Amino acid sequence: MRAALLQMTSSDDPGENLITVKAMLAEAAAGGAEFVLTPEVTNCVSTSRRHQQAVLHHEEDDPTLAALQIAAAKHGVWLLLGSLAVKTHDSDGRFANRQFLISPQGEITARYDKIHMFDVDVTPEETYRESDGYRPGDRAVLAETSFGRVGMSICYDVRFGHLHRALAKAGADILTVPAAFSHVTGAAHWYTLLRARAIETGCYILAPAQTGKHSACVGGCRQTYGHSLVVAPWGEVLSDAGIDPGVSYVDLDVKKVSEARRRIPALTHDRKFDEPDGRK
Ligand SMILES: O=C(O)CNC(=O)[C@H](CS)NC(=O)CCC(=O)C(=O)O
Repeated sequence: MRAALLQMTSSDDPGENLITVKAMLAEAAAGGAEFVLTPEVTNCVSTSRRHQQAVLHHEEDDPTLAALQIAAAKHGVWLLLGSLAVKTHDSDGRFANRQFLISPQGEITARYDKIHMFDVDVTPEETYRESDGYRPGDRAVLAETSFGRVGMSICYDVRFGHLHRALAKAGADILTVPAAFSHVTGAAHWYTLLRARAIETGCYILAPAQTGKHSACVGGCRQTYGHSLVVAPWGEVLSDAGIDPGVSYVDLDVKKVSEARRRIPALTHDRKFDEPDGRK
């Protein structure tokens, strides 16, 4: 099974980003991909909630989602939208950071709202309060495809290994970790976290990423780490897209999942234990 990861530098203009994804998707399909994946917030990287209010939509009338359902069907590929920022019907006006799986018939077969919010001071100058703008999800999602089961996560979720363990124990063969990783934390942690999640779970990891300097950011330009990564179930890095936008390909063999788990059956070795003293 050939997968293609689309590495992007999304702007804060969903219309412009849609044109980019459609072109990359056509290229990936022509390159033989059956499964195409896009990064976190494919449709809009913005630091302004006011701007997001003006340009984002609810899922049911999001023009990016509708156009990409048609495009997936036209090319006959499975399409994982790493995430789209979409409006919710919550009274506090927060958005959802939502991942979609679209079938080769153009139907949405799964959706996942990012659970863990990046409320972090990376440096005194670089701070994030994702939960100000986004409503976190509270449900892990495993999706069926013709090539295996896909466990969904997004970006900062990668630091919460128990989520990926739960997905693997529920039957995931492939874990998705689309990202808009910060440049600083990416350089320090990106490879190690993704390889650890692969090794712990015996899953393939597919991590399409945002890269470079994103335009039109209020309060400083956002810079993301890039290096869209594919890791095999045994932990080898199969593909690293570097820092330029573009399409990278990898051929997956889902048999490698059971092979890795046969060699190290740690997923079946969980034991119950008492919490450490002092933490009831
Ligand atoms: O705000 C948006 O536009 C979309 N969301 C993101 O880009 C999110 C929250 S700011 N980024 C991350 O989770 C980076 C995690 C990270 O860098 C780490 O775990 O080190």
